[in-house]
Amino acid sequence: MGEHPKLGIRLNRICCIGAGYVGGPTMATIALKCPQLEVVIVDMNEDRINRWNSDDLPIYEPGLPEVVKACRGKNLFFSTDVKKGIEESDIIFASVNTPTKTQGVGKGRAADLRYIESVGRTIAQYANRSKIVIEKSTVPIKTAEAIARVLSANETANGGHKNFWILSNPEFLAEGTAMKDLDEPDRVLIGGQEQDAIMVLADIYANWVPRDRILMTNLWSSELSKLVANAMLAQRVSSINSISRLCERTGADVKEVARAIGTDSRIGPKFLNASVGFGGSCFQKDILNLVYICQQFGLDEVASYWQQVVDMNDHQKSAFTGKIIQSLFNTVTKKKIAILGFAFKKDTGDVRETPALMVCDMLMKDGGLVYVYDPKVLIEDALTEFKYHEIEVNTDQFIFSKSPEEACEGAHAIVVLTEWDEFKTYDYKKFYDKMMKPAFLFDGRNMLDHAELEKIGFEVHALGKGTGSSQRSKSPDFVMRASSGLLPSGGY
Ligand SMILES: NC(=O)c1ccc[n+]([C@@H]2O[C@H](COP(=O)([O-])OP(=O)(O)OC[C@H]3O[C@@H](n4cnc5c(N)ncnc54)[C@H](O)[C@@H]3O)[C@@H](O)[C@H]2O)c1
Ligand SMILES: O=c1ccn([C@@H]2O[C@H](COP(=O)(O)OP(=O)(O)O[C@H]3O[C@H](CO)[C@@H](O)[C@H](O)[C@H]3O)[C@@H](O)[C@H]2O)c(=O)[nH]1
Repeated sequence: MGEHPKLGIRLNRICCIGAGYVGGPTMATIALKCPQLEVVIVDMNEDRINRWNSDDLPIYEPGLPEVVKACRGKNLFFSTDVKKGIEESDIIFASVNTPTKTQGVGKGRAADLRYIESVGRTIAQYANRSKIVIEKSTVPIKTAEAIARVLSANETANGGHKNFWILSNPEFLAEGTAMKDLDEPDRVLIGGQEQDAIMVLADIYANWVPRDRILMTNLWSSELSKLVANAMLAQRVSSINSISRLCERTGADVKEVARAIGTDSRIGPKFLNASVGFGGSCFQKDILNLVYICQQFGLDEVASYWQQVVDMNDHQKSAFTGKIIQSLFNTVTKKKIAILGFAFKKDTGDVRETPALMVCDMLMKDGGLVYVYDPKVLIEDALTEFKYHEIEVNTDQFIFSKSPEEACEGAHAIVVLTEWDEFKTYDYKKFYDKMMKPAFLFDGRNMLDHAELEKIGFEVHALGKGTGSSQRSKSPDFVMRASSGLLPSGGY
């Protein structure tokens, strides 16, 4: 594999700028599937790179350590030397963060493009030959044009004749299932203007992805499709969450409603699990970005349509917490509350935009003593997330427990906020015996056996159904058993 006959770029090495949740797993997968390629991941964060080069990887993702171990030092390298990475590779991925702007024009909605722009400027500075530059980050539509301008303006100013082909290749992996999603993607999307450059990237993916799953579009369709995919997924969660509120008032059970509508093949069963609210670094950020773009084009009705998805999510989080406070006799002051799960979903230690943040904040503002147990989240990361949201935390009120037993002992209530599988295996009778009475359990993921918990003595509040066996919809047991295969168990 030498140079591309037409583009004149070297095909044997790729570089990825940004060693985060996307850059790390994505490039590790490429290294595994393409042993003929050398893959270098560079990042300006030295601590992160050191951890990628150690046994203590900077992110928790099932299956990732095995792949890193198999490739690192052979055809997968992690480095802080961004300059060398750019000089030695002609195929460069940009997988840097694109958070919501926290100040200035578009604050709270627009994407902060400072990191992606800095990647463009750094490539302009160090590029010694023509390069393909691939947007892996999620970006607003037309970002490729901005990167192209930065690169070409600098090239012209320096009197050079190098070419830069910009491609959009958004990533659709979900955290917790990233390695599987990368191994067997529903599709790979490549947007570009130059067929030869598109084919260079398509040929890399074709090492393991069937060609008919590699979709090619123009640049703008590709950039926009990423925002729209997330907006549509989040919309489903907000839709079912809105219905969970109605179920609570009417005696319908949201799980039964989800099953009933999900069997319609036009609707489908996935992403219909009512929850305390969606979290994660992407959904809210990308919808707000879509809202901002629509507003910029004067599409105010379209913007407010999508804004509702985020508003409903905020409502769900605060209504859930309001119910906890109300049930505990309208105050949680000085009451110990056990929080099971702080991550935004299971199988990740990521807490960015986790719904647990608002729930814990509201409980603490009401005077509650929050004891968190999460199998993977570190208290430092939780505190950083509070700080990012400018929420002050009194560490006498926010305590991380080493075990679920420690969190639950003496608590007035257990609140389940993440759907970790191990939460299903606990001996809740043991927890109950050591809790204050009445002992409450609020299941923000609808994942536990509520009838069993009620038998133990808990007052159970689930999402989207009445409280207590007497008020709950009377679904005959055989109906539940007969149809239990219709919704996917475990993940979404
Ligand atoms: N997290 C996900 O599940 C996911 C999935 C799909 C898409 N995305 C998108 O992918 C992008 C990256 O997300 P992430 O979660 O991996 O972010 P991240 O914050 O985990 O990682 C980004 C990394 O880029 C580095 N970086 C920033 N600017 C740099 C520069 N100029 N030079 C070198 N390194 C630089 C940062 O130090 C950081 O380590 C975002 O646009 C996000 O929306 C994320
Ligand atoms: O039925 C559901 C499904 C999801 N969620 C919640 O929604 C959030 C997002 O979940 P998920 O989409 O599984 O995880 P992410 O890692 O945020 O992945 C989303 O965001 C990524 C970043 O853009 C995209 O690449 C993925 O395709 C997209 O699924 C989490 O808080 C989930 O608990 C629910 O409450 N109910």
